[in-house]
Amino acid sequence: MRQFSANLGFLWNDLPLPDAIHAAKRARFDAVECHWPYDTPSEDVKAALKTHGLRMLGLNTSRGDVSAGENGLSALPGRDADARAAIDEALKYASDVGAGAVHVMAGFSAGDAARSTFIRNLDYATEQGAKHSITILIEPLNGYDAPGYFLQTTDQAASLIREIDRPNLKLMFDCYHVQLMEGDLSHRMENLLPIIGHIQFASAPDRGPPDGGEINFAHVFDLIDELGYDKPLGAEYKPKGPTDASLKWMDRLRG
Ligand SMILES: O=C(O)C(=O)[C@@H](O)CO
Ligand SMILES: [Mg+2]
Repeated sequence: MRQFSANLGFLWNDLPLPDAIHAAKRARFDAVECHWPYDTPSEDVKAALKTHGLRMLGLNTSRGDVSAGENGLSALPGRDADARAAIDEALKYASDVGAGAVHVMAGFSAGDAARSTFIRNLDYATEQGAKHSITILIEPLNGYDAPGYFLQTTDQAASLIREIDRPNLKLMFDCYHVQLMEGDLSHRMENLLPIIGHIQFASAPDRGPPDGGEINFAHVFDLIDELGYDKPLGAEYKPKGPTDASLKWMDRLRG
């Protein structure tokens, strides 16, 4: 049976993180993942995961100064010290709660200097991550929601992953972002499978539950099964109301 992970950055994000973990368990999710858990002590998250028998799959590095419009630090030239502090913080939190992956956020940037900065910081992240058996993920974000974000396409991510060539550096394949930027989900998933570390989903273009819109998730999830990918799929959509009322897709898409 297909497994699903609740992304608590969007699902039950009105609840304190330990309560959101409980809600995910009640709703029969198999795992959870989050965005930026740093305001919640890691011991509280660890205790909630243990109580409810769930794994935390991954979390993100800090965006930086959100009030100044930052959305990640690792591809910002001249900000290596801040980027590395964010990587250290994320790896420590992930290691404390037993999460297997950290998404290193690139930030708003462009050009050769941004690329070489990102490579340098990803080298650092993968080296440090390997000490804790943590996978480093990079995720292309779409240019509608995050205009000017450094990493926008899977082609760009694949080229970085091949160049850096570390076994614990993988692609976060978010079907929603990929559909908006590149389309051709089936071929891309098939071709990129060896470097995919985590898959997320939401309808496109509205980022709602996977019930309609441009993507036929019954087909996409069947393909994922056929490819032999059997890790939990990350539900990272914005419920249009209470999360509990947005979950009809689960039985239909369980497989
Ligand atoms: O927006 C997404 O998609 C994510 O997965 C976040 O973790 C990054 O903003
Ligand atoms: Mg995502």
